Amino acid sequence: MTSLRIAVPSSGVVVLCGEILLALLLVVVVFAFRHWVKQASLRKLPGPPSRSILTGNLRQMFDAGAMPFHVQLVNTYGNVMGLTGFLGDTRLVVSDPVACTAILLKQQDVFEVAPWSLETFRQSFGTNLLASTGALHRKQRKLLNPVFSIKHMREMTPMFQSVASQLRDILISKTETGAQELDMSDWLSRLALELIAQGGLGHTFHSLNPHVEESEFSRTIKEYMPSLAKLQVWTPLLPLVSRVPPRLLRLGVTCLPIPSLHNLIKITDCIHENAKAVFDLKKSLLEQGDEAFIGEVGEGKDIITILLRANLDVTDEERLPDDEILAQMSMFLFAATDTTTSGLSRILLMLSESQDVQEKLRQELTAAQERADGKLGYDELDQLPYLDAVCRETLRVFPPGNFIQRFTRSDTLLPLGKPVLTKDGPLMSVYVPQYTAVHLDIRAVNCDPDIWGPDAAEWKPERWLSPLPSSVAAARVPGVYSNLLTFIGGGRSCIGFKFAQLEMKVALSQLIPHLRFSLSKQEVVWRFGSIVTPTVKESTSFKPQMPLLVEQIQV
Ligand code: HEM
Repeated sequence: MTSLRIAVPSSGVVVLCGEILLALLLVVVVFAFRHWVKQASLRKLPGPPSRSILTGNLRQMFDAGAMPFHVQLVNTYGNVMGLTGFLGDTRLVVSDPVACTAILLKQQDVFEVAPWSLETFRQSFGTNLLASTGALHRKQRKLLNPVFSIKHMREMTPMFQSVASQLRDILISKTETGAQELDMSDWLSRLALELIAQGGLGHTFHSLNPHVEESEFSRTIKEYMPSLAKLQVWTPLLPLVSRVPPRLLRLGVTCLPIPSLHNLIKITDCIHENAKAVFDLKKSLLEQGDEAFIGEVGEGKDIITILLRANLDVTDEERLPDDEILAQMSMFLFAATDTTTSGLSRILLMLSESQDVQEKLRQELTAAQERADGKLGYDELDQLPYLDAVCRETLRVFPPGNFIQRFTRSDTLLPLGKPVLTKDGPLMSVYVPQYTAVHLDIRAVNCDPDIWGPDAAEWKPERWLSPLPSSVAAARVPGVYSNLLTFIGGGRSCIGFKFAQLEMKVALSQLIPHLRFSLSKQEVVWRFGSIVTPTVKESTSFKPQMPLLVEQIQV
């Protein structure tokens, strides 16, 4: 018989560990109490009662069906309110344009991205735009901004058209025998993935090639967000390990009994290895000269090749090291796919609900395709007023991301455009202490009746065809796109907003003239999250779904 021997630590060690834990707990309690006292002014703001001592209003805020709750909050409490987070911590929720300007532009360094969010993206992909702050972020942006210029979007348009026409042909072949119910969310996500693969990386995932099996790279990218979501509760701990050397951290993590964490490491390793292979190929093509790109995916006009070229032409101080360029590649795949899929899905759903709008858009696109002999370029697409109106209106009323979150790095005074009625009376600014989570409600700003008029919450593409109310310009919303906050504004605004708009316009120009989309019997509802996603009513699956009836247009 074998005897089982367990090493029991001496009582001295146990006592020491206990004392260290107690001391740590005391530090946390003192810090939490100090913070609670400093947040006294925030607790005087209007806001809903807390639901739980432990989680406050967090469940209501982040529940998959939270959208009506957020709409009702703004209607009840206005543009500045306090909600309760963990253990009585107060979170600020704002949609006042003057406050948004302070958060995104004037006090950007105070209202930074939360440290755990930065660390999640750094650990996942390396030092990329979503993971950097301050001077490093500005340096990366400086080199990346020109890559998203209109000139480059123009050059990319034929490639976008070719990818979108593949989807058109697939849908045409699937509907040869008549109308079919198809999961358009799945098809649009394949399109978005292939567009960022070809346009961003000069690589193909074959996502729209029925004869080639989906690549490991493409499968893994899709698994990243759901795997991250499973680890959401742990992410606030990430900043604690930010200084641990990567090898040591990896060793420690592999010893932890958390299978979803091991899975996430496998996923990020796979993304890194595949991105590295594409990166090495692009670098070697660049060394061989322009001719080497002939016949390659993207033909040297993709974002990463343009970036690699630009990186050669800058001073040593401005140059990004290879690992930072590699980190941007993986991050782009993540930043560009779910957002665009959500936006495009919403447009198709709205067009399915409003057949008259779909028909009007079809007439505009068909005429434009005929004029351009089927080769609509960037400028032709840009000049189609109804297409532009449909895209803008959908991104206004239904932004793919409803909120962005910031975290104060120091105490500050947040100015307001309209007074907020606190328990101490009306105030034109709010004192926000350090370490406060601040949520900027994008949808509430985009649909503010004081800015857009009494029909602000309604989807009406026609509103963009006549001059907008003067209150729109007067509000000075700090957004990079059409007085909207959909892509936010300031130093951290969405760098890919022109890329995203082009994707949407190209996709619609290929699909709408040939296919009619209408609602199926299954009701589509939207799940609230960092990106809103469609699903069918009562579905328990996390996979986005949007069944629509698709049929060919008979000419
Ligand atoms: C409809 C589609 C899209 C929407 C609604 C959208 C929205 C946003 C928003 C709201 C942010 C700010 C996030 C924050 O600071 O917390 C952001 C950042 C970003 N987006 Fe987009 N995005 C879209 C498509 C794209 C595409 C196609 C790309 C790339 C090709 C892209 C790349 C990025 C990057 C790199 C950032 C980080 C910028 C920085 O921190 O400096 N996005 N996006």
